[in-house]
Amino acid sequence: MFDYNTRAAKFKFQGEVIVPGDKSIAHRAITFGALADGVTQISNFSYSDDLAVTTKVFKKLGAKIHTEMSNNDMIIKGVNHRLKSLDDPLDIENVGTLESLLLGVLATSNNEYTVNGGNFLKKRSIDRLVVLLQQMGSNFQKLSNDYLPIKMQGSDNLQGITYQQDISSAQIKSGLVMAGIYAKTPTTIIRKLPTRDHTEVLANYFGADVDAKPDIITINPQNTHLTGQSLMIPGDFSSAAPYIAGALLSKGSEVRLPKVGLNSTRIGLLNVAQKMGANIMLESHSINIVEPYGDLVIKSQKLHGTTVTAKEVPFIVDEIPLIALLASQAEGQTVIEGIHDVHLQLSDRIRNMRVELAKLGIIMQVNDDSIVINGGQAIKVKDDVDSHNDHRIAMMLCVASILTETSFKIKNIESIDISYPNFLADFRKVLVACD
Ligand SMILES: O=C(O)C1=C[C@@H](OP(=O)(O)O)[C@@H](O)[C@H](O)C1
Ligand SMILES: C=C(OP(=O)(O)O)C(=O)O
Repeated sequence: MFDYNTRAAKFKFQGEVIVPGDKSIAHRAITFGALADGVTQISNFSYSDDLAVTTKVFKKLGAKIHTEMSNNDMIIKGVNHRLKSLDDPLDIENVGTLESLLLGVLATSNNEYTVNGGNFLKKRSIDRLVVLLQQMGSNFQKLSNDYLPIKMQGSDNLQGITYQQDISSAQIKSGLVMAGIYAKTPTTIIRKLPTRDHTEVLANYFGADVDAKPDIITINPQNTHLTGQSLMIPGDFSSAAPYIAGALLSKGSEVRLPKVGLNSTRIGLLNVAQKMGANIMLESHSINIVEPYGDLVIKSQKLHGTTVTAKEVPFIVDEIPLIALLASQAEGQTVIEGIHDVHLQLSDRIRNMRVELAKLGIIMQVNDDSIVINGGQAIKVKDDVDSHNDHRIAMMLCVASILTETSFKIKNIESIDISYPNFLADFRKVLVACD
């Protein structure tokens, strides 16, 4: 266990941070690169614990993957959809995004696979996606009710389905898109709400035909042949988010975040901050063929409470702990509506956020479909806190630590390595003690 002892002073942010490449896009880039025909070159690929697992899994399935650590380049020689057959189970540890992408991919192969996971994923039902893949013609043998491990035999003769989304999850949608790309007939997804669209964007970039409209997605598999591509991964907005929240909250801050991904399905935190009265500067904005990015400049500002609607929730799903912290320091009340689906997917995160913030004197009301947070709650440290091995909670607690002069420990802080192994070094680099 590594404990992060916060220093007994208030801090502000000053300077520039180059955040790691986007984890969510990188999972997809590896998946498409591994499946495609030919060579894929990925630049600005940042290793993290989760991406190491995805790389390991697709290497086992036959892709040749080489990473140039010195310059963050990854080169993949894809298998052209001829996945290697395996005797051993594939261990996806606790990588939720990989779970959905992989089940979708394996569903399209005639080989038999066993997929196992870590303690967290073994407690999260996979039934929603499994049922859809079964309807398409894939066979699953559950070894433990609705949970991992699972034994499956896919098929190269899957039939497309129509899926009316009952839950707004990018991961379930992505699993279905992967299977739909290699099915024999089109698949249609009737959306509940739009969610992050990296799978659709990259699918088309690699040569698939995925028509994504606001209400409906159609995957047309006819004549699909995925071929290797070159792409640059922008900075991870979710890794930039702790600096955005921290700089907004700590007086006298100004932080610059170059080349951060600005895909509109990811940047809900910026919209929420703007609704709370913040003015965030965008210094340049580029589209790198695949995904947009730009340089953000954040200064500390006075915030007021707001209402976050259900429609906005899929675009803030990983930033809810930071938004709760922002809301607790704003003037007036904030309500986050429509969190029912987040509860189903990330129930532990919401509960743990509430429990750990309470140890810092911040109280919120978590209902089945909403969170209510009163503003103006000064941090009063009552106990050490715990990340519960959730990297997003750990980073949010680091931000909270700079708002108080009382030191506290964050247990299980090493979970930050799941997405951003260099976070503590980067974070300390831009912290300046207040006078
Ligand atoms: O597709 C993705 O890359 C992700 C989707 C979201 O999960 P849900 O699809 O469960 O909302 C998010 O919480 C997760 O961090 C990454
Ligand atoms: C929940 C997350 O990822 P995953 O679902 O891939 O584990 C996350 O990155 O916050």
